[in-house]
Amino acid sequence: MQVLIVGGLGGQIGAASKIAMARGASVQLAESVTTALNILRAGNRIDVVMADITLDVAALIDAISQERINVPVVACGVGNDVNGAVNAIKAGAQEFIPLPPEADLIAAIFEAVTEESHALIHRDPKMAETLRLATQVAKSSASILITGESGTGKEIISRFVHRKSNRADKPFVAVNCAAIPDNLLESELFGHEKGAFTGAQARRIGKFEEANNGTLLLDEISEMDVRLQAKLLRAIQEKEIDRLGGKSPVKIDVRILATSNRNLEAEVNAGNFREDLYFRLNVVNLDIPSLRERPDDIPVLAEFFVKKYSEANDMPLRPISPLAIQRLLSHHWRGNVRELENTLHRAVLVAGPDEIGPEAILLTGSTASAPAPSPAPAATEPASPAPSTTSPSSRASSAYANANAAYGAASSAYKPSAPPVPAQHSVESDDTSSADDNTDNVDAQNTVENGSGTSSLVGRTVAAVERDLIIDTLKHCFGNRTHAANILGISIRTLRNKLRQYTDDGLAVPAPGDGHD
Ligand SMILES: Nc1ncnc2c1ncn2[C@@H]1O[C@H](COP(=O)(O)OP(=O)(O)OP(=O)(O)O)[C@@H](O)[C@H]1O
Repeated sequence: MQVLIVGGLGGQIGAASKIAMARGASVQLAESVTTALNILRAGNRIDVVMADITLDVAALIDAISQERINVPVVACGVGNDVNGAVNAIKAGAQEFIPLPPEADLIAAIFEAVTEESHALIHRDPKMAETLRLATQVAKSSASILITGESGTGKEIISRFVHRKSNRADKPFVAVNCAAIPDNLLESELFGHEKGAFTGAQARRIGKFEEANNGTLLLDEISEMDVRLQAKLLRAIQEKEIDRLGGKSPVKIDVRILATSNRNLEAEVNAGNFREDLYFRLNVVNLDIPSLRERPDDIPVLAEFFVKKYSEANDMPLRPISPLAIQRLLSHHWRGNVRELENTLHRAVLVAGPDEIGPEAILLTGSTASAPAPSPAPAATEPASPAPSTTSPSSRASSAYANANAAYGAASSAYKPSAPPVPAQHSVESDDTSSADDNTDNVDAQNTVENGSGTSSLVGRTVAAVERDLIIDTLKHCFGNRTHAANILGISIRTLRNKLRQYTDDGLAVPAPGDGHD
């Protein structure tokens, strides 16, 4: 981990660096916001910035966000400076570290701010097969096109490929081509020299150079405009890039992964995507099955997300009831794992104290009909899809119903200190765990259908309803953008854009920390 310390930290730089280094981090120092920005712009890979609150932390965070530098900032200040702490958090710092620094606190905060959980949970044989293929092709330097519906886990799988590759200890850099306007994407990818265009105040290293010797993920590549596609093709073919305003090309060694949730072949046929680039990217295709096609993953993912959001919201870990699992298994997951994740996040927040019951599973859209109770044969879960007379969905539900018998028993005697025994599943491995497959206690009759309850909204515009939902969710999360975006099922960038628009329209948008006691 690379830590950038900005400012003097009230004479505690030595102590803070020592703690960071004891955690295996390497530390760089910048005495001012300007120096810090230059270090970040130069493409140095920094995982977390620790900024002294006596400096202009707001200006630092503002510049980082304006220039789309993806790094979390934690503010540091003397412990009793409550105003300083509040101001830093309002400015967008993710956490506040009181000085003098305390080793455990720094360790926990580092973990929390840098841990974008990349655990890849799976148990379904179909997913195991996809990961087997991913592992097999990871070692080569071939470009991989990762396809699949929105929210299936394309980004998480590209990180998996990187980790399994020979470049695992080198940078992994991701660029979302859809999130960056066309005119900025070019400099984002290839970098620019000072003065290359109005506003280019300093040289900025692009993502290609940042990813040198490592892996560059071009997320949602289908959204890249055709002119830039030509420049990308040249970079891949020639293994060199030209910075905007640069005088000579720069050699690069980057493995390209690209994702798309559109059919790229159709985009080629429609003239929207260059065929030669398509062939360059599509040396190997990993097609990620939708969540509907891998129902055995639903219970283990649900359990994983419940644990994740219980911890994140500082709430006790509660078991998921068999009926709640039934409800999850009978839903048509159009938004795939992302929708499941948001559903479980909501469930953690609204469930009662003892268990996560079906009433806490608030689903949107259409719910598929519940699996009929079926006297399925007792079997152990196969290592690969086995011929079965039951539907995949009922097979998974029956397997989990049994696992949940333990939950059922545990729920009555539930104590936060004794978390439920998790169902067996794999985390980033091809383990083929087994679970007993009895179906006797599946009660499909009890699956709750979702009433849409939208009649009170008739007469209002979609934009107005969306705005109120966003603002209310933000209030509920005390202004925390990341939580709110998660619950709403939209990216943090989309949320920020919408909030900016509401502010421009004169609406009061809750600031981070608003409403918190
Ligand atoms: N197998 C998995 N285990 C744990 N979390 C997962 C898994 N698959 C997806 N997720 C989570 O679901 C969310 C969506 O995953 P991801 O962003 O990788 O999907 P995507 O296919 O790239 O989405 P999009 O098409 O919208 O770009 C993320 O929060 C991710 O962490």
